[in-house]
Amino acid sequence: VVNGVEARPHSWPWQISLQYDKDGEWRHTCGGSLIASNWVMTAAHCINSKLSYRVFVGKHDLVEEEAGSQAIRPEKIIVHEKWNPIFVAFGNDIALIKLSQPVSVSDQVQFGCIPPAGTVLPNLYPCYITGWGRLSTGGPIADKLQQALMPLADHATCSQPDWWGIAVRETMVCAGGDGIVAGCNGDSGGPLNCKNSEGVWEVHGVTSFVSALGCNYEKKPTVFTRVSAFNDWIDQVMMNN
Ligand SMILES: C[C@H](NC(=O)[C@H](CCCC[NH3+])NC(=O)C(F)(F)F)C(=O)Nc1ccc(C(F)(F)F)cc1
Repeated sequence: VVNGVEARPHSWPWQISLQYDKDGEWRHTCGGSLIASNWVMTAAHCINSKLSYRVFVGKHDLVEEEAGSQAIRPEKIIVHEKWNPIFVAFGNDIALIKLSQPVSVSDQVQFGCIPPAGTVLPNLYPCYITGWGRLSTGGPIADKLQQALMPLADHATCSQPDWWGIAVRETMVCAGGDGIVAGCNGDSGGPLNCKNSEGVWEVHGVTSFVSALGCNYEKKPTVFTRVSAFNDWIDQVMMNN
């Protein structure tokens, strides 16, 4: 997250770190959201079938050992069947990770809520991106979980020619675009958190892409998979696996 702040530890208890084994070292590669005791939602572009992964729950500082955190291996990973790795703008950038053992909830580990199907929030609605992604374009990833307030840019705004144009679809959500605050590499797969009218936080987006010209690039908001466009897919996958 570029120009965010350190989150209060464990204040986004559904945020997970997806890590892969590189020559015996575990490396953070993406974020994700715990949505059930044995299911994590992340981005399809985070998954490389050649790599072995672990899901780390209950974390705040990636470089410290933290009581209450737990690393779990995936049992299986289901990538959306319509995900096309060639072109992230085709959408369907969503995947579900079934954990090899159920996670017990605690102060530090909670499930994120999926919004009702079809929920589309209005322009400038205040949401928060969270993640351990780069702190600046090309910069280092964060040790401690970051958060940033990112007002939504509705489809009418986000699809303007000098914004994302036709690269953004109705199955996506845009947030930010002020050239200051943005998601960045390593935030992929993590949640866009929006508080609903009852005051309950919901995971409204899965961090998908930013401009190749730079993470915080004016009129190139961070683009998220709109979770409320995939309720049926999520239900089907969780029922059938
Ligand atoms: C460097 C930048 N990386 C990204 O945006 C990657 C997703 C990359 C998927 C493809 N391998 N996502 C992130 O960095 C994230 F943290 F913001 F989610 C990028 O490639 N952006 C990008 C690429 C293509 C297109 C488009 F499809 F529209 F041509 C738009 C943005």
